Amino acid sequence: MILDAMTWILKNWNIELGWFLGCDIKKDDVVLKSGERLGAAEIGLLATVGVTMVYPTPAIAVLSTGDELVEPTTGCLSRGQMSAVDSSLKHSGFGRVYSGQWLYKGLTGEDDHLLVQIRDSNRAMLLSAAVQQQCKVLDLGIAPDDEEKIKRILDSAFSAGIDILLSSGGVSMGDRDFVKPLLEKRGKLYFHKVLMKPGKPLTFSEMIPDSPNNETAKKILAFGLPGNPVSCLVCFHLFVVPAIRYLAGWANPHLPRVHARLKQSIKPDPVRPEFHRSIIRWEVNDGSGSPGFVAESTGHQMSSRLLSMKSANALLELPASDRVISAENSVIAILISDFSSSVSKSSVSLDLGCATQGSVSQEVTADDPRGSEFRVAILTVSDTVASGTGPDRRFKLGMVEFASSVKGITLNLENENVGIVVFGSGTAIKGGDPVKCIGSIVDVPAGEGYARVL
Ligand SMILES: Nc1nc2c(c(=O)[nH]1)N[C@H]1C(S)=C(S)[C@@H](COP(=O)(O)OP(=O)(O)OC[C@H]3O[C@@H](n4cnc5c(N)ncnc54)[C@H](O)[C@@H]3O)O[C@H]1N2
Ligand code: MOO
Repeated sequence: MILDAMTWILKNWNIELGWFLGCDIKKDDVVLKSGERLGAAEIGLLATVGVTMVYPTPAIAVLSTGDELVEPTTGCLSRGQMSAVDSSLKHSGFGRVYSGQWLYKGLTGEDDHLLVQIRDSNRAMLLSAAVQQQCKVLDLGIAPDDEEKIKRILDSAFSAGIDILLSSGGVSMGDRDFVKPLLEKRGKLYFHKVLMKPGKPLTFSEMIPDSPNNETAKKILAFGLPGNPVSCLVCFHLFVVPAIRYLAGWANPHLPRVHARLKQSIKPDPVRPEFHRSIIRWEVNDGSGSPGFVAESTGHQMSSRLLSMKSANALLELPASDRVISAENSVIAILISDFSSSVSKSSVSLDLGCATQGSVSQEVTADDPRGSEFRVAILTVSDTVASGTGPDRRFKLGMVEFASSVKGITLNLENENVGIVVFGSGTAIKGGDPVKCIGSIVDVPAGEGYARVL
């Protein structure tokens, strides 16, 4: 009997295998388009079809500049005393404010200058932000305000084959701000000073390393980021992240934007468009009676106050204005990090049965095909899976339809996340798209072939 079965299997194996092979990916199927993001599933797909060459992630070098900077390991910091003469210098405009204190340097000679020390926070911050963007990093340490020394460090970075140079500090108008002149001398300066708050002195140039064959030398994107830690990180998100993504081959390198309602009123800057640090959450009622994002300010927005960046997952884009923007107004929020961890607790305590938007609960089952609309914050979409968070959590496992008519099936309904397997292309699916439960269950083909394979 067993022998009979084995004979049968061997005899039929080729036919069965032939039937099974090629059912996943047909000849000439496009499995991924250029510029699509690679997650684990996409890498698996590429391995399946034998593709091993993809865009490499950029290599980034990070340099902090400033005589006042010391390593974060420094225990005891020198804090200068302000004398009467210092005080008069302050008002003469020679000094610069260093986290609320005044530093005078190079006024009477090389030795008079170091009155205040500050731990270098920008370098650790930028290195970790670059790693989060999957970049290779090179730590260039701290450079003093000395043009020749900064130049030597930059040369060593260029010979290491970097794609992007990030420096912080030394880009405003002080007589010892050497970064901007160096970026200008060594390459093509595209801009210096941007009408934005924070980040006004941001400088960008394309640098060509000195080499015997300059024509073929790789160009380096150089960002002179402001020294103030908040300005530095805000500029990293708004300018450097899209550049990294562009170099890494992303089709759409820009940061996602959503609408969010203000939890409290905010006074914008009267002159510069402001990028106000905030924490946004998806709430069942965003204040309008419908689900949506709600934005809470991280408090005092001084550009040295790194605490205003802590936990921030969005930058509110506030146009310059003399008028206060009152609570509950809708503003644009630029997403700077994954916000699944800040989903409001009130939105996760909802019942998980399918219901129509609004107050009346209505079960949608396989027997009740009436569609109900839900809003999901779609965070990532690949050709195969959309993942969202903070949705109206009244889904049931089953088939859904996106606004673009593409269908999918809910994959997981965790407290803070929902995954949807997309049946078709995900390119038309946008963040915050309505998703409709279509009240049907999935048809799975079954028959002898399946039974045999199983
Ligand atoms: N005449 C002008 N002065 C200033 C302008 C301007 O447009 N014209 N812009 C102001 C603005 S806005 C900013 S922001 C600052 C930025 O100046 P720099 O980029 O040259 O930065 P520094 O002066 O070197 O440093 C500013 C501040 O940040 C501290 N800092 C610097 N590096 C670090 C670091 N790695 N870790 C922690 N803290 C750091 C530094 O000690 C200062 O307190 O310019 C205004 N002035
Ligand atoms: O741009 Mo500065 O960053 O306003 O402080």
